[in-house]
Amino acid sequence: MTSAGNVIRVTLRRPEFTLDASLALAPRGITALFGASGSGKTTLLRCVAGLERPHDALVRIHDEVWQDDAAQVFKPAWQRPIGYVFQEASLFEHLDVRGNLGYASKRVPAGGSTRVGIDEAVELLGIGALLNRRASELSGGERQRVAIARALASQPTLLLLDEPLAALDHARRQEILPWLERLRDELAMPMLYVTHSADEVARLADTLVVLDHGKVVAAGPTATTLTNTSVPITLGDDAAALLAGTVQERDAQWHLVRVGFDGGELWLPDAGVEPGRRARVRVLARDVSIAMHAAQSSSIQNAIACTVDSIAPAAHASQVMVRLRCGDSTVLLARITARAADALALAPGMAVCAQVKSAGLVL
Ligand SMILES: Nc1ncnc2c1ncn2[C@@H]1O[C@H](COP(=O)(O)OP(=O)(O)OP(=O)(O)O)[C@@H](O)[C@H]1O
Repeated sequence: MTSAGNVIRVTLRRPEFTLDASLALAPRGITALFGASGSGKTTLLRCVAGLERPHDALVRIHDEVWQDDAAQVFKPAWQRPIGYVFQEASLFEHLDVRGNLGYASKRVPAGGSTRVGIDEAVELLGIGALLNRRASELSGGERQRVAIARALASQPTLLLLDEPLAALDHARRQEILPWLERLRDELAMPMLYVTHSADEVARLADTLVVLDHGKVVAAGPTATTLTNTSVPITLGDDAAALLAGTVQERDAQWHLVRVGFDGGELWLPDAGVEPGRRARVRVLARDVSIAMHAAQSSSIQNAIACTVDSIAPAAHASQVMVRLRCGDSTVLLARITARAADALALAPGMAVCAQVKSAGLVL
């Protein structure tokens, strides 16, 4: 056996697809699995759940070995303490919410840990007022909250979420995101979260794992992985940096808040977040331009002193992705034309000014 912790190492071969992925999960928090359609995200989740039989695997969660081919160990799906949440909540329509939760708690394996009781699951997902409603009387967002609570009521040691918001419209997604944030912050349990949405990654993920053709091409803290310009998926239209900061002050007259972070500060639209709160700020690469000096009179009021770290090709040949370093730990991306980079003679190490046209709080 290797060192302690949550380890997932899976090799599965299909005629035209091979999944060969290895990741370590922190004891808590959300690890997002991101990648193009067909890159193997769902297959990886199904292998972890024991619903697929990989050719070679080591799956160890919460120091319990679920599969270890070297030692000929394979636990079937029903013996794995997993909560699985799908795109569409498959609730028992003839039962009320309480009945659905009760059914899940009966599935707890004998001797299983009592990590999250039904009451706690109800509280964590805010579904106390829905307990007597039939599943057929719930909105899409409510159904997903019940599905997540039901997954927790089976007292898993790992929560698998396969595009849990993909079937919901924008408003329902916004309604459910704060509950997922709450789970991330309060549950002492790892969560593997498959998504196609860069928004969800920015808002929810502590760790980002990028899959491409069945292989892990990047993995690490979300902010670091998002600004890794050698990973093609991060270079598309949604390419963005994620800044960790703290709300410093609110400007009531102009409806703005000032967020400070290592290396600078930004004024952003006020989203009702109180000063002192930690905040994630997402800055799209297409909203950042580069000047040699801070402009004296410009409509762009957010200007940050940076150093050019690297210049990489972007998705289109006319553009480049410039990685900028501000402070010790903050990285910004700027997507500019290759011609502008040439005209400014940009090169690693140069001191420049990043002008941020717009940015948004994601927390
Ligand atoms: N049951 C199956 N039998 C054979 N091949 C499959 C099966 N399920 C998926 N595949 C293939 O395995 C590869 C990985 O599929 P998978 O569903 O894991 O990708 P994904 O990243 O989850 O995609 P999506 O984002 O579209 O859900 C694809 O080439 C797919 O066609």
